[in-house]
Amino acid sequence: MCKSPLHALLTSMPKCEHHLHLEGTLSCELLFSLAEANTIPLPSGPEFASPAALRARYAAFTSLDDFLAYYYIGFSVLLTASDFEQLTYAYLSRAAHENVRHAEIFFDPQGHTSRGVSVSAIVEGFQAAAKRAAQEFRITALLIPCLLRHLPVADSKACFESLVAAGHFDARKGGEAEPGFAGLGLCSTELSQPPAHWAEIFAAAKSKGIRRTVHAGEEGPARYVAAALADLGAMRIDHGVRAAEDDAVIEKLAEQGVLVTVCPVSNVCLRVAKSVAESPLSVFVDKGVKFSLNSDDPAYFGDHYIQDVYCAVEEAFGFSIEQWAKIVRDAVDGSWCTEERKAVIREEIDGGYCYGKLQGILRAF
Ligand SMILES: Nc1ncnc2[nH]cnc12
Ligand SMILES: [Zn+2]
Repeated sequence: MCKSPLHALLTSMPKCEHHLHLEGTLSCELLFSLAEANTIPLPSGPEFASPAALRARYAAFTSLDDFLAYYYIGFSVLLTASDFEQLTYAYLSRAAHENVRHAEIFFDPQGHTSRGVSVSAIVEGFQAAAKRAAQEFRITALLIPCLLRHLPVADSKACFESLVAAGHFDARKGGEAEPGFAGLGLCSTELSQPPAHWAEIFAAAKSKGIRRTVHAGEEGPARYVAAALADLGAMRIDHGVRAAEDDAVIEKLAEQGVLVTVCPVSNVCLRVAKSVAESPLSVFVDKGVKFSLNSDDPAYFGDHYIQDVYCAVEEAFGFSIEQWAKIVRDAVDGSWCTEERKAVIREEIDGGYCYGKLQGILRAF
């Protein structure tokens, strides 16, 4: 638990999470138990001797690509709709207990279809869990399929076209009744993968009215963030921290009101930054760039879910109550759920519960 006087406020604040990979919530324990249940052999290296040994290896990631090698081994144990339901429900129940009210959850279709696991099995498992969590915890959730940059662009195109043909994007209701796709994403390895390669696919998505978000400026240069905006029509940027290296890119993000879904703890775990304090959040605040705070792949990054991220940011930056109120409001505004759902979450932030806590905290100090 953090020592900040704002800890109680940070805990109680209604949150939205926009940058969470479903597969990144697969704990080492669940990885081993699903490998056994699904009779999937794990690699023979010493790091696969036990969940504890694997966790120790995760603590020593040296880069995004070093992490991704283990991340995709994790995919291999996920086979059935029930596996995806278990993963989704575990995340949503934990997130709800950390006062996440709405989550937009990435997954990588190509990492599953290439192993014979269908997108409909994933969606079926996700929907079952999302509906149950909505009833039990009043949390809402949507999915965002991410195309993979380490595979040929033709593979991304085929994946996108099959998602469209299967009507997965049509099913987007943005609400609790039939939780579907919120938009299209792009992720995986970044260096030497300029966004422009995916321009045709993202133009097709735009023409179909599909929202677009792009991982850019994590390891890649600021110009990749500019290219994600200009070439892919990105409406949100995932990570985006290296945008701070170029004033013109920061100005563009601010001018266009693009939400940057920042993951400061992930950045430290993948050696993008030496500490959370290195994250350019003060630049974003000063220059009017909107951002949300997110956990990315918590099971791979020391089990730090969103509450830990909020606390780590407060410890590093000491934001004021007003600044926190703006961060959570911007997160609601940048969400892709219905306006009705946003209004409910805004009311909670501005109206009752959170504000009451805030008054209590102010009285205590
Ligand atoms: N941090 C990250 N960057 C790019 N692709 C990812 N896929 C899962 N986590 C990722
Ligand atoms: Zn990510």
